[in-house]
Amino acid sequence: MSVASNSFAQNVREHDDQNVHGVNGCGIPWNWSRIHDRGKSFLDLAGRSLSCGLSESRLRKGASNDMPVMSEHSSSSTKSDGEALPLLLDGSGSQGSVDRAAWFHDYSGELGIYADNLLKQETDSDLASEGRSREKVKSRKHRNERHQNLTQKYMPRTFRDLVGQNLVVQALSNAIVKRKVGLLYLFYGPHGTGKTSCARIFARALNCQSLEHPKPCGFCNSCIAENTGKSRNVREIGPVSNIDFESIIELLDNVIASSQHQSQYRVLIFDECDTLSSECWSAILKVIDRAPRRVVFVLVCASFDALPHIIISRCQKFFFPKLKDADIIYTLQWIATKEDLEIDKDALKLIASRSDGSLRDAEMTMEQLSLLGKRISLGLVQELVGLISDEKLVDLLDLALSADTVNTVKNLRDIMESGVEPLALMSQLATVITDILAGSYDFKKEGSRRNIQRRHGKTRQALKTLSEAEKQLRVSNDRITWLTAALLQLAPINSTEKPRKSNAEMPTSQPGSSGNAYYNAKLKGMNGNEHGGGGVNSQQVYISSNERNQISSVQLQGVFRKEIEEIWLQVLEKIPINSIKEFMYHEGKLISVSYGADIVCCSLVDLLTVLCFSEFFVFLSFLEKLAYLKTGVFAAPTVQLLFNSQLTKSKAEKFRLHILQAFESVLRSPVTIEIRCEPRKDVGVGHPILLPAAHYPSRLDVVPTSSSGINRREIVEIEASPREYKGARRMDDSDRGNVENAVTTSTQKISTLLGERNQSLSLVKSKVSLAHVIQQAEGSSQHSGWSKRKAVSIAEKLEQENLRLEPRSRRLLCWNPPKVTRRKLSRLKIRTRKPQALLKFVSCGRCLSGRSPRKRFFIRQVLVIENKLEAISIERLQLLSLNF
Ligand SMILES: Nc1ncnc2c1ncn2[C@@H]1O[C@H](COP(=O)(O)OP(=O)(O)OP(=O)(O)O)[C@@H](O)[C@H]1O
Ligand SMILES: [Zn+2]
Repeated sequence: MSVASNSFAQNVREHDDQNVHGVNGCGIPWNWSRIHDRGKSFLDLAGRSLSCGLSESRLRKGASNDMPVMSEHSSSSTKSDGEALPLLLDGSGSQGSVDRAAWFHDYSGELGIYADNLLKQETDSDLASEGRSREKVKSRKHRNERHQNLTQKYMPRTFRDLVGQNLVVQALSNAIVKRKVGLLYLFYGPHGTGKTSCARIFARALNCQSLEHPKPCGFCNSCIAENTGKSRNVREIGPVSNIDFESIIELLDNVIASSQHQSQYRVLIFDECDTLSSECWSAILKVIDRAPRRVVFVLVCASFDALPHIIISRCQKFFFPKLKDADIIYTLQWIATKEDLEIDKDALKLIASRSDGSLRDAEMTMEQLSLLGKRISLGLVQELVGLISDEKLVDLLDLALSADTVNTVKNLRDIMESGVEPLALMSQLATVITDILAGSYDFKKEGSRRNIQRRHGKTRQALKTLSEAEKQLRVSNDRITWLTAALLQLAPINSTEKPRKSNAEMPTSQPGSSGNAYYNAKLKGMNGNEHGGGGVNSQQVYISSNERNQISSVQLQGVFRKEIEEIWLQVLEKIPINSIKEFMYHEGKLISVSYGADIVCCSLVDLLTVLCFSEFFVFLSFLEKLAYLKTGVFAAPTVQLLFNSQLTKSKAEKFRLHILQAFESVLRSPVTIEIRCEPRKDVGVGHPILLPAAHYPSRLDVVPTSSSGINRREIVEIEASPREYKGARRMDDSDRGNVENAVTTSTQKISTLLGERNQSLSLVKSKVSLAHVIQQAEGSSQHSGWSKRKAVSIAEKLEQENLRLEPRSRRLLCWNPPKVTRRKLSRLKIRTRKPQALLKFVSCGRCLSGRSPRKRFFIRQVLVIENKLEAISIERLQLLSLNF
């Protein structure tokens, strides 16, 4: 353990052992008894208990607001004996002034209680005698009614006791030695760093009669008088914001009058001086100029922002920084030894790190812990401060890093249920990872079952992920979701899944490869692979351009296969007729469950996992927005069933109703079923896998904006050469017999155009959102900046891919128009200069009749798309696109 930086403090802590338990009553305060009475009642009323971990000053502040100081105090003060009256005011001899002066008494925190106790025991000069035995102190302690907490017991009494404030100590000690004492001092800085204690020590040092240094000595008459509360030289004004102008004037006048011919210093300590009213400040300002040489004002506050500049500029300002962890640890260890407590080093470290540089907070935590027994372990501290044990932490990290989604989520849920704060957990995780990275984590203590050690190399990325997530966590209302998301993202990319250098490489930001569609395709690839290829080249499933955007196949398989298979089994269970059940079991396969969009997922958490490979956090904020808008993106799942022949597929069509019901009962929501035939085996080889055209629109709908600047929620306008399109059409024509494949092939074509062409042939001219196209198609009069021609051109591109935007119902249609319709369309296109022409053009998709099987297929496709699109209305889309 590192050693406290204050060598003074170290020496003295050892040397002052006696002092602590008090031969000469070091620590016996120099406040007046009435102040202590007041302090006591404050404490009682404020309910401050020993088990309270809050810093005293915070409590003090709270209490001061609630409690009118004067009435309470003046009654007690009149009852107090003369000796207990504030000595500064005694001089005035006026009862009125005494009463008024009562305003200024503070309850002086630790000091107050301690002094109160001592005075109750009729403390006498005996206190100063060096021969006081420990036993005597102990027996006196037993008689005490009020327990003295650690901050009171171990409050600093000399400059040497002050921990970690060396500069201040040095400057103040020198001021005394060199007799260069100023009039106004300002002690400011974070709570619990020793400001008030230092002010008191300084006050005593000013009057210490010892000829030797350091002062205060604690032994001279003056020191003893201060310690026993018999001195009248030091006045402490607590955090009372309602002191009136007259009272403060009177107090100040008294101080000045009584110190005119005094050889001793009169010290006024204004604790929490930022609570003083402006009136008081002007009163102080008035007396400052005429204050005698031996009057010293010490202003104590956390920050001097609220103080009048005119005062600040006249002060010697001393900043009290937060204490270093090492100093806190040292002091705690010292106290533990004194208190016979056995405390783990790690526990000390944790207490220190949780105290945020406040020794008072650290001591209070220790006080609480000491009530739980003599042995203080790390686990005990963790429990007390609402953290999880290292063991649980490493377990969780291990699961997250091993991509065990289900158990990660379960584990996290358990932890959250135990009341741990997501932010605290996040920071604990970060600490563990940092320790692992720094090589300072002791794996041995966690046992040999840990895999985390082996994942050492992957923790760096994890730390980065966590730090990114932390930013989100701080501003999010749904911290648990973010934390879950972050944890699921920790799973490292398996080295075996490193991107292959392939011309099929497909960055997620690439147009047409929008994340979820790509993912969906990947999933299909995997499923297909599992069943003997399924016509998909599985190698390309895992190809991505950058590591962060990669998908771990292990992760995918872990998440989806399991979940999808589970769903499938449950659905089969729900099918009431055994023969159908068997048929489905043998011939069918559930390949995906999509929620609104083409995102294959079974729960929100899985959805998050799906997207973790790209712009994950963007997507999360998107989700948050959706939740905020109460949109139903996940409301209507679409399930895809795959059959390996047309025959089995059409047979399954007959059982559609049963299957649908089974799905609906398992997924507990209306479901759209797509029954598909396994795609041809040659399709897709050598190309990135994309969805059939039917999936194109919804893919465009919901994928969030990419951080790379390309908005993947947009329709991409393709500026293809006529030759390429011709090729595409030809291919469609040749595939006419197999409509489904034609759609697939056509999409392949598009994907080729979008993804495979090299950059010189870049086909992306501009991008436009779906909402935008529809807006255009509607011929919105208020719209400006986008020509009808362009809308037509985009609609045309869509047409080439069998897609139609249907503006009225705001649906996207997918169909393959007969030649007649196509001719009609081209005529309409020529007339698009007329405002409504495009609208008609786009709407004409509806004029398809459903008689021919081919048209029926398209209508079915249309229905599928409609179902998907219904999940997000265009208005919402527009809203969302505005929000992004
Ligand atoms: N620098 C320090 N050295 C030794 N003890 C300290 C120090 N700072 C705080 N303490 C412990 O905390 C208790 C409270 O300290 P003190 O009231 O002086 O802090 P403060 O900075 O004035 O806090 P606040 O601003 O909340 O009043 C002390 O009694 C002591 O036990
Ligand atoms: Zn002294």
